[in-house]
Amino acid sequence: MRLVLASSNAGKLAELRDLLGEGITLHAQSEFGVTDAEETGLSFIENAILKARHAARATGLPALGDDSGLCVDALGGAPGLYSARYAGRHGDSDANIDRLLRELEGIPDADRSARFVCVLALVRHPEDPLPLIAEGRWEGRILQARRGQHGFGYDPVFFSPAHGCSAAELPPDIKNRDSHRGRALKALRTLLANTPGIDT
Ligand SMILES: O=c1nc[nH]c2c1ncn2[C@H]1C[C@H](O)[C@@H](COP(=O)(O)OP(=O)(O)OP(=O)(O)O)O1
Ligand SMILES: [Mg+2]
Repeated sequence: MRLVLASSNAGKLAELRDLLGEGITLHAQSEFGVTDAEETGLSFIENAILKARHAARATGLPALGDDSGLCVDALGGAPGLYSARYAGRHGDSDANIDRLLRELEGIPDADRSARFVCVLALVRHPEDPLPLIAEGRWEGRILQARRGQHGFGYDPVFFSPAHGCSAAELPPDIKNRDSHRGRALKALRTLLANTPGIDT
């Protein structure tokens, strides 16, 4: 199956390529000159579907959208949908982390709970009335300072109690197994296996 990944995020592309593995040939939307869709949705699900439809329309291929973000309880779930542009410039992870640490200044570890959320939406064509939707969550808390070199985005400040380290301290294969994206993709694979007419 050929699939276009409706994302311009290199970190996601690398992880989804590793996770999808054999059976699916994943093309980055940039290979077709597809520019970013307007993320006007009010939920991760709406944005994931919107991105997938946009890429399917532009390429004529089935498309996979990933909308994901970091939801911090002490900030009422922010940055959430707006994680990529939290500090005002889209995709500037350093500035986003700096702002997050500023907003959480003085808040003790016990009150820094957070979770990563990833919603994947697969459409067979732009008007697909039944997109395959899969969600994954990863519970943790926000560190007081960055730790680790792996991964991307907010990984350096996301502490996973299940692993006893930050997401950026995890080797890629462990992160892919246990992360919100890994869990969402596992759920998507189950959906794909049970959906007639999609060959993977
Ligand atoms: O595993 C992750 N580890 C660290 N940070 C992460 C992760 N997964 C999402 N994130 C953060 C990055 C970005 O600040 C936001 C995603 O925003 P989101 O709009 O879904 O992606 P994006 O704009 O970077 O690329 P695109 O929309 O083209 O897929 O959440
Ligand atoms: Mg985005």
